[in-house]
Amino acid sequence: MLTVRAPATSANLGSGFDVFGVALSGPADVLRVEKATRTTLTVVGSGSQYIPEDPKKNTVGAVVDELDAPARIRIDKGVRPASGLGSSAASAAGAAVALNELYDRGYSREELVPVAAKGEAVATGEAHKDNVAPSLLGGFTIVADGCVTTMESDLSFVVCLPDVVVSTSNARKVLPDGARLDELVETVGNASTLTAGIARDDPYLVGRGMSDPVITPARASLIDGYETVHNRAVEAGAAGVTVSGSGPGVIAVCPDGLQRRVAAAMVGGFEDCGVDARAYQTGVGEGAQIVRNERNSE
Ligand SMILES: Nc1ncnc2c1ncn2[C@@H]1O[C@H](COP(=O)(O)OP(=O)(O)O)[C@@H](O)[C@H]1O
Ligand SMILES: N[C@@H](CCOP(=O)(O)O)C(=O)O
Repeated sequence: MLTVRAPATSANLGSGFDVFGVALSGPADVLRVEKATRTTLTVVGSGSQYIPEDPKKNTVGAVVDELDAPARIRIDKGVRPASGLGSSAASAAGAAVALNELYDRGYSREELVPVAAKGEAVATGEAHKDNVAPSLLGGFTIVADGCVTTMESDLSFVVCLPDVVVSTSNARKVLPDGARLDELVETVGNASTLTAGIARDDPYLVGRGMSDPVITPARASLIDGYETVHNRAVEAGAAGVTVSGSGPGVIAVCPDGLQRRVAAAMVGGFEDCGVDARAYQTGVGEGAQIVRNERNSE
């Protein structure tokens, strides 16, 4: 039996739609996995009542198929589904790491990215890799043209999660079909600024790059209170604020010492709009880890 902790992630960061992602130090899914002749799933924890235990409908089932590795799997959800925190990806990444180890498949973490992305296709219909890459590799990741680049970072974030649900598949349907040239120029500029900020561990540069004129405005309209929460976070000292993944989570990058104030301001902003919310004071974290290995006692 293996126990794996796979972290939540925040994709896009405004200017990096389907490209940027960051592993968060918390929350996380915890998976207990053991070999079996046929695959069975149990799901407990945050939002587990909305997650199918049928392997064909769960992201981990696709990973089992990809690795030809049947198993008995118990998922303890720390990452609520439909949160914008890579919930479906965390389970897929955790399963990929556990099954690769249990069945001695020998894949590197980079090679597991497309494997875990098959799980994302189960959840959203599209095998986007910007959540599974950081959940597997940790740090800040750039997925472009089939290649994954990783950068370490020490930045601090607050992620505020309202008590509403936005599914990634619905949030992809509201996106426009195309963008104008000036929007493209603005997005490339912001994405470049953000990447430079990550390289320098500079929250102000990252914050300046954390917006885009096409994707974020379309998604923000699905989140009641977004404008208020955005403004409150900035007033409290956040260096940048945007929709986390496809929402409804909202992520703020924070200069040192301001996390608590920003978290309170964001929760208060949602509450003033009649929406319950909780905040995670978090930072850039590591990729999925095997936290317990009982293979030798099998
Ligand atoms: N292991 C899993 N963990 C979370 N969600 C899952 C899992 N397997 C299937 N799903 C489905 O995926 C959807 C949630 O995925 P998604 O909308 O991408 O949420 P998030 O933005 O938090 O990743 C839900 O419909 C959920 O039932
Ligand atoms: N690039 C994807 C990311 C979805 O992230 P999630 O955490 O909401 O699953 C998108 O923006 O659709």
